[in-house]
Amino acid sequence: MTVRLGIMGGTFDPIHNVHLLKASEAAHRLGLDEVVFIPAGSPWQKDPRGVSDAEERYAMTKLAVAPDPRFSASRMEIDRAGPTYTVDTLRELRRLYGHRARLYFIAGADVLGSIGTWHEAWSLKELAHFVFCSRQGYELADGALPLRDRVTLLHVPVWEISSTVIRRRVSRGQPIRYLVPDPVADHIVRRGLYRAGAH
Ligand SMILES: Nc1ncnc2c1ncn2[C@@H]1O[C@H](COP(=O)(O)OP(=O)(O)OP(=O)(O)O)[C@@H](O)[C@H]1O
Ligand SMILES: O=C(O)c1ccc[n+]([C@@H]2O[C@H](COP(=O)([O-])O)[C@@H](O)[C@H]2O)c1
Repeated sequence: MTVRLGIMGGTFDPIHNVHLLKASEAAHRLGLDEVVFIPAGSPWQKDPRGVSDAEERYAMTKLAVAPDPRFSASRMEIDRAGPTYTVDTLRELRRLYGHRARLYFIAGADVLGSIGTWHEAWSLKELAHFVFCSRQGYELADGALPLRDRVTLLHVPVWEISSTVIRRRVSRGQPIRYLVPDPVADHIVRRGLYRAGAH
């Protein structure tokens, strides 16, 4: 039997409810059996000074996915040394699953404009199908796509939450309940993440 495996890559600093909503919607619409959430170890296109410790981001990801039996969290990228390249992750998953899985990489519409800059971008389409979900402020169109034949554009209920907004709200002492799962909000408080001056 072939497993239809969704892959949610992200910095997840922190993971929030739209990440979960997107994964759930992609699973429903594309008939995915599982979705694995993979926090990036070293997101090389982001300033490392602005990115929280990988173990904290992984811990929050694990807490967030725990209630859904379709979802899991992987340490694959945080355990890999060096800059995090999606191409390496997809190759590793291909090695692990061989022909037993079909891979679906799920991303937001903002990624459409930058995927051409990813490491070995030209080989990505050989390794996985790409699913782009609508995101406020970004066009969901395949015009400039180098991956046109391996892409699904998915309209999902749009909700403008971002990790940046969550971090800002915490630093200002504003509530984040209902924007992130409760256990993630509790973890942020317990570990003192994102407080003003914490970075
Ligand atoms: N509100 C949203 N709508 C649609 N896609 C989203 C949304 N927020 C995040 N994503 C997507 O989720 C994936 C992981 O994103 P990431 O972990 O960088 O979260 P983020 O909220 O964009 O973070 P930051 O604000 O720190 O840049 C990316 O593919 C991104 O496009
Ligand atoms: O492979 C790359 O070069 C690459 C460059 C930028 C981002 N990505 C991946 O894209 C996903 C979303 O990234 P981000 O920065 O929006 O959190 C995450 O899985 C990253 O590892 C991958």
